[in-house]
Amino acid sequence: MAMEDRNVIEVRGLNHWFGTGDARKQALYDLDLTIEAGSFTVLMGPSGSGKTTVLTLLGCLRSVQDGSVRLLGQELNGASEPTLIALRRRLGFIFQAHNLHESLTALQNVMMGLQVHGGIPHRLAVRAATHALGLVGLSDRVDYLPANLSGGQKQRVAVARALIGNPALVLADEPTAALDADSAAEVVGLLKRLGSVRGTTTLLVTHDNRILERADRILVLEDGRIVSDTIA
Ligand SMILES: Nc1ncnc2c1ncn2[C@@H]1O[C@H](COP(=O)(O)OP(=O)(O)OP(=O)(O)O)[C@@H](O)[C@H]1O
Repeated sequence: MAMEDRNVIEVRGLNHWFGTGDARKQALYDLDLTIEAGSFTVLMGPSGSGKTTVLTLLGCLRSVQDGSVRLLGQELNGASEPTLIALRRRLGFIFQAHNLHESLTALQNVMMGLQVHGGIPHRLAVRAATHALGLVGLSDRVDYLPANLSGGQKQRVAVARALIGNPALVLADEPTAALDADSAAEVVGLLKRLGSVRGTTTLLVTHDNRILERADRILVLEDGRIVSDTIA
């Protein structure tokens, strides 16, 4: 396999700052990180250690200021907006707050995950969304509005929305924080299955012990530095 196929993420000498002038503060220091395709990696660390900053940089949601970030074989530092948009389409995002549209059904919410791809015929989008909801065990809830779903079910709809475009990389920020033990286990099980079946890579920020024990690798950030990197 070519290097870019095996390593979904290659970070070298990544620094990041917030603010300007006297308020300028360094959030990441000289980060190096390689993540292989199909792996399930957990990123941990105290509040303010830089976890969200890493996730948003890798997700092409903020610009790389200094250092190199190669994502799916493409350099993000200095990348053009069209390149970043094309890369974002290959990512799936899952956040703690599920961010579902309250006026749309589960099916319609999942179909929103295909919108960025554009031009997909409605009939195919419905079929793909129905399939994705089946994957997260919600085949019998496709026509429900979020208000009529439990917290765990809503988060599973968000997972289906993130997965519908068959992303190469899933970036998740505390996806199980609002879930009961069974739903959390289901979400983790699903992401791990996708890793082995489709080669989907997952990088997940969490403090949830239920997830840690199932991770392939655990990275710990402290004050903007990786202080521990454990492979299970
Ligand atoms: N938009 C911003 N403007 C200024 N400083 C910021 C901004 N975002 C983050 N920071 C600072 O950068 C550092 C890292 O923040 P980050 O949100 O990445 O940490 P985190 O590990 O995700 O924390 P938490 O677990 O609380 O979400 C912190 O010192 C934070 O105050």
